[in-house]
Amino acid sequence: MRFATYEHRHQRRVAVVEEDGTLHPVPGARSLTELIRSGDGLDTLLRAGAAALDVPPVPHVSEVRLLPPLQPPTVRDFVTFEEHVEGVRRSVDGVGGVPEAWYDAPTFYFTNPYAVIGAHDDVPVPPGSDVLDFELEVAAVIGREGRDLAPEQARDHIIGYTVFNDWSARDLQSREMQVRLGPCKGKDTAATLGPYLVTADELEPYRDTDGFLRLALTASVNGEVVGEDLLSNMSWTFEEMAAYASRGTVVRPGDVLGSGTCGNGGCLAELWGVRGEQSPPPLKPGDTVTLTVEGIGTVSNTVVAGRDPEPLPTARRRSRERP
Ligand SMILES: NC(=O)N[C@@H](O)C(=O)O
Repeated sequence: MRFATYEHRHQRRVAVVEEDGTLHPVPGARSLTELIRSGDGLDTLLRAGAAALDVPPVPHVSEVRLLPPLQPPTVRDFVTFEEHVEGVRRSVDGVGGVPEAWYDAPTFYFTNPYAVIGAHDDVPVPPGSDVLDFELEVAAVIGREGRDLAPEQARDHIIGYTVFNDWSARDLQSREMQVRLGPCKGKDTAATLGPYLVTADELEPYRDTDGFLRLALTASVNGEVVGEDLLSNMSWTFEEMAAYASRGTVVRPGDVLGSGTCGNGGCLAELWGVRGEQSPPPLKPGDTVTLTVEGIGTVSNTVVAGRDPEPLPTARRRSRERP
């Protein structure tokens, strides 16, 4: 089942989306995050969705503004595609190869839940950046609370999947990561989620014998395909990522776990690293990035001019007086 959150005539609603784009509003639901939280995982959500199918369909998806399907309390973004690491490291860190530590565990960083935008919203250039990039990813959404999960348990805690674009200001990111913390301002202006939350049961037919979801991924800029990969090229499954995320802590309903950028053109920086030149060039206002994930859908966002940064001082070199 596919769930959308949308705005229509200043009202926010949650609906089940049929194949032809017909929307069946879920009675009383204004937030998919709340709907997920109020139940106990996938079965409850599917029951709410089945009840919605009895509601007369209004309006059609083409007549509404799609919002991010949910407002996640936390967003973890992993880095699970080896090919992406090989290419991007050269352009962001200036060195080639995959660090040995990458193979140890599915590393992630926490990114900004306030930055989530919908499937067709504009993306402002982050203040002070001249090197904007996209990242083609799939995000799993947690449906049930869990702590110290084993991968076998984690499957019951994933309620569904959505397309994720982790917009990245490569110049800011490259500079701030030299401090050995972050990324921070390089990654916190926009993160597309959408167009829908597709429930986990819908994607089971795509699962391969190693436990990966074999979904085709495509990225294009201004209508030209720049990247193509398979989600099954991840080096950890979403269940393993959820288990790692819950280690020594908790995952809660609505939490988002990004796969990390896919390989073979899942972002421009990977191509720059491989090609040794910025081709295709960094994104600029007017460019439209379209990401399609088989079985989930398409998001398409246009870059617009952002604000100039408010001036801030550089670090003060202090005299280090003591009390
Ligand atoms: N999460 C993810 O894949 N992104 C990073 O690797 C990156 O900034 O390229």
